[in-house]
Amino acid sequence: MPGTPPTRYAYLGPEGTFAEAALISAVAPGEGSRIPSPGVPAALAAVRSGDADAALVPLENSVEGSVPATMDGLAEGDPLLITREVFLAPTFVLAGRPGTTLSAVRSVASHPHALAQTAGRLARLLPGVVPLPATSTAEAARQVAAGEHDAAVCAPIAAERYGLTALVDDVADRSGAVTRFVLVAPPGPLPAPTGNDKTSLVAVVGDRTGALLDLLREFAVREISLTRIESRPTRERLGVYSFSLDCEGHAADARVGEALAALHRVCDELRFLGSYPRADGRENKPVTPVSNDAAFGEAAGWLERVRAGRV
Ligand SMILES: O=C(O)C(=O)Cc1ccccc1
Repeated sequence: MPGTPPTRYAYLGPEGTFAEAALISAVAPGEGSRIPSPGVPAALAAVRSGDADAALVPLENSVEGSVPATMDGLAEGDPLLITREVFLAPTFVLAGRPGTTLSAVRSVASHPHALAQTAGRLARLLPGVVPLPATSTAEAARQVAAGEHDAAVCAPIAAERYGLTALVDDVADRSGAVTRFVLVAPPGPLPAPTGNDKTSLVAVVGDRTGALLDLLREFAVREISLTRIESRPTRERLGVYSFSLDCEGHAADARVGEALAALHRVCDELRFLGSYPRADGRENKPVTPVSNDAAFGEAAGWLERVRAGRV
């Protein structure tokens, strides 16, 4: 639209991360500008401060599970909303400065999720070398180029970007691992329902017997399927946890809206993290006629008549 400034997308940087690749796959070049952030907290902070309009950050991985910095960064601080999910199957190379040989590598660095997905191969290729965590795979590549480490586990494009050469191609322990990224934005209108959406929440339940069952029941009785649930420490004290979960459906769907309202009553704290199109290539489970929007609408109309004495 003429006059509309381009959307500024922050992402886990520097240039050459998988987060950047995911952003490129989701947002066509020319649709906005890309701003590398030095970490997930910085990318989220850029959105909260208004320095960026949205941020693309990794949320979870099929091998290593969730990315704590993202889970906690969304659960705490000023509210943000997930507006998209993006999936990427990363390819990892072990890269070093030109001229480095495998036998000369004494240190290797990468993002903890990349190290986890290559741990077996690294142990065999580099026995005795303790892998070091970096804020991202591309940051590890940049550090190798700067002479801080001998090798990095990174994307082929990051090796190229930082002038490294691949010592070993495809160092993943297992093929087919997928990382799920999310695009987060400041609170605003939700993406329109598509009929195949997901909703994300963080819930803190009370310290009483059956509290988690009470939470789960609100989904089950409305035929809402969960696609992820995990507990995270609230960092208050040992033993107090929040539940981070994704369910099928959109807040605009009657059954999901009713479940959200019920959870608001049942939970000690409830944070809505967004409703957005499902992008994992799977279809939400069909619901029986008693749980669809028409049934909820008809029931609400009936209750209105009852309350008006029009029985
Ligand atoms: O560090 C990166 O490049 C990221 O985008 C995070 C990450 C790390 C490992 C696998 C997938 C995503």
